[in-house]
Amino acid sequence: MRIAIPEPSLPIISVAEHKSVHSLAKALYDSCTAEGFIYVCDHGIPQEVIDKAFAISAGYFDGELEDKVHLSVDIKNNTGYTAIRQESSGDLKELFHFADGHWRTVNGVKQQNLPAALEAARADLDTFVEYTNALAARLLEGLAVALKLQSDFFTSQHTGELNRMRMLHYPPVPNDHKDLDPTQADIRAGAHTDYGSITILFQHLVSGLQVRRNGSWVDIAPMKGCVVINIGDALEFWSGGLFRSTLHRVVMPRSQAELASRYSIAYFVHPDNNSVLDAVMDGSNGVLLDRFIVSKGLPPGTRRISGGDYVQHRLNATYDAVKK
Ligand SMILES: O=C(O)CCC(=O)C(=O)O
Ligand SMILES: [Fe+2]
Repeated sequence: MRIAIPEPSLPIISVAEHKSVHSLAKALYDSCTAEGFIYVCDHGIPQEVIDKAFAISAGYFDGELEDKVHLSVDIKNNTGYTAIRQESSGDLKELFHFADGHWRTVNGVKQQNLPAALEAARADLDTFVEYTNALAARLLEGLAVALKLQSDFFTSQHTGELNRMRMLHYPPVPNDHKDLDPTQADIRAGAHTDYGSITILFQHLVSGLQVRRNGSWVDIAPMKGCVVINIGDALEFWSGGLFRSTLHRVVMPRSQAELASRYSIAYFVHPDNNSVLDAVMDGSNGVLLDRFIVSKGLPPGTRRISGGDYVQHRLNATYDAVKK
């Protein structure tokens, strides 16, 4: 009997297989121009480092309520705790943003204060961030070469100062979905694109992530040994629209297994404060820049956007409801 093995829903790239940056660039080019979503395996982040990060995250979210919420989101620094439905999208998720501690100290800024559950695990979180930054650097080099740029074009403008590790918890949903607010549409994470350059996404066990493809939603199940990489809006712009930043979401449970808590970790690779977002591949004489500015709600007529201003602008939009 032949057993049908389901096709993976995304292309798979093994980083270790590509010894040279040119070979990696070639592999990245097709997926990034098509949809910008890829499973990446043999990525160099040890499984025990990932398992540890998930254990820390579960310990934090399941811990004492007071410890969990007392360092609430700091929109300016993009750090801290965001509660369920706190974002303007009303998502049924809670999250904690952890900044790369290396940068926070090097720049003379005091390290990010952490809740006790995370403070106790600071060294392990730093290790996770270090490995993930190393993967980000390899991918950014590959992406620069794929665009026929110098291999350090992106890494020199993504030193990690605005990168954030986002620990996510989607709380369990009751079988009848009854305790949910009937006045609001329920979604674990509403359809969105990521605003940074690339996102490195670690999914734990529970599925629910979907990506928009040809007018339908396609499931991107957790795959052991793989992370999901996706292109964000900043890199779509930088590449003159060549690389694609695609809509994705996390749906409400469709099975018994999905009713459980869902944990994931998204690592957002953001352009540096002083980088300048510039459509390097753009042959459109500014038309693309204008379209980007309008679509992201930036002041019309903006001619130069620094990475710092851009990230802040997107953050303000995300937390609009909080400020009002
Ligand atoms: O939890 C997930 O799988 C996706 C999270 C996500 O898309 C995000 O936080 O931007
Ligand atoms: Fe996302």
